[in-house]
Amino acid sequence: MNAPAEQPAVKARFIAFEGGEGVGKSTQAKRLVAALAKRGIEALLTREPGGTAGAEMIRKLLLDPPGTGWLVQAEAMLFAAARSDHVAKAIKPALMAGKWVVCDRFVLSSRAYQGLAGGLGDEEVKTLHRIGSGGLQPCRTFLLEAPGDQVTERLRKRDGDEADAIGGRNAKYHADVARGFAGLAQDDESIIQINASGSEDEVHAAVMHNIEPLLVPAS
Ligand SMILES: Nc1ncnc2c1ncn2[C@@H]1O[C@H](COP(=O)(O)OP(=O)(O)OP(=O)(O)O)[C@@H](O)[C@H]1O
Ligand SMILES: Cc1cn([C@H]2C[C@H](O)[C@@H](COP(=O)(O)O)O2)c(=O)[nH]c1=O
Repeated sequence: MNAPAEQPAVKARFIAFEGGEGVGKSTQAKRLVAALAKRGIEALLTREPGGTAGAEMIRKLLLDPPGTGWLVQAEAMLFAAARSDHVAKAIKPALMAGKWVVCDRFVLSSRAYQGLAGGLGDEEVKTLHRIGSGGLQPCRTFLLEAPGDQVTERLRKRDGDEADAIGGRNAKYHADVARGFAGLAQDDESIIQINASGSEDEVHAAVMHNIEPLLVPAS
């Protein structure tokens, strides 16, 4: 039998999945990494807040906060601090080593949740990101969008009545988050809006349609 043909090296890419709670980001991030692996492309699958030991500790502080919780200013700074550690210790080293990085949430979440829905302001969040992470941006962001009642049903099946401190905020907050994401996508062509109300296979196919053009050999 012939040996499999050697795949040409492909340029390392930083991809993020974004959207509200339960739209299918983790599911699709995993499926993308598996699809890349089938093509011989190594990818780091990671998440925010998290992805390093320090950032995972900050995640606990954010999602299960002590006392009465954080004011939006402190919350935004904690997300930026977690991201700073994640970028410096996990994302940049992986990209430098020629790996793809597939991240479940990144700075667009801070812009939608803290900047817009939380009222801190988009410029303030972007400033924190510049200070913490040098303003690093994914080359493609997939913004998954699905109707609220469908997402509520998915979350009910997955989590029952459990919700973390941010996921458990009221419906208006989450509607503002969804509107915030959609508005941010209008101003940035690296953000691809994906209808996430179909089956997992349909959403994956839409993601891969947008990934294929990126599978070009590194020069
Ligand atoms: N296209 C789909 N159709 C139906 N169910 C789905 C689909 N995609 C994901 N699910 C299911 O919906 C639930 C939420 O999916 P997932 O955990 O991937 O979402 P998420 O956006 O990462 O959520 P969170 O923001 O809360 O972490 C899971 O139980 C998952 O199996
Ligand atoms: C990165 C980031 C996240 N959040 C919120 C969004 C979710 O409510 C949680 C993360 O939980 P998930 O299970 O991973 O979806 O944190 C945020 O408010 N701001 C951010 O920058």
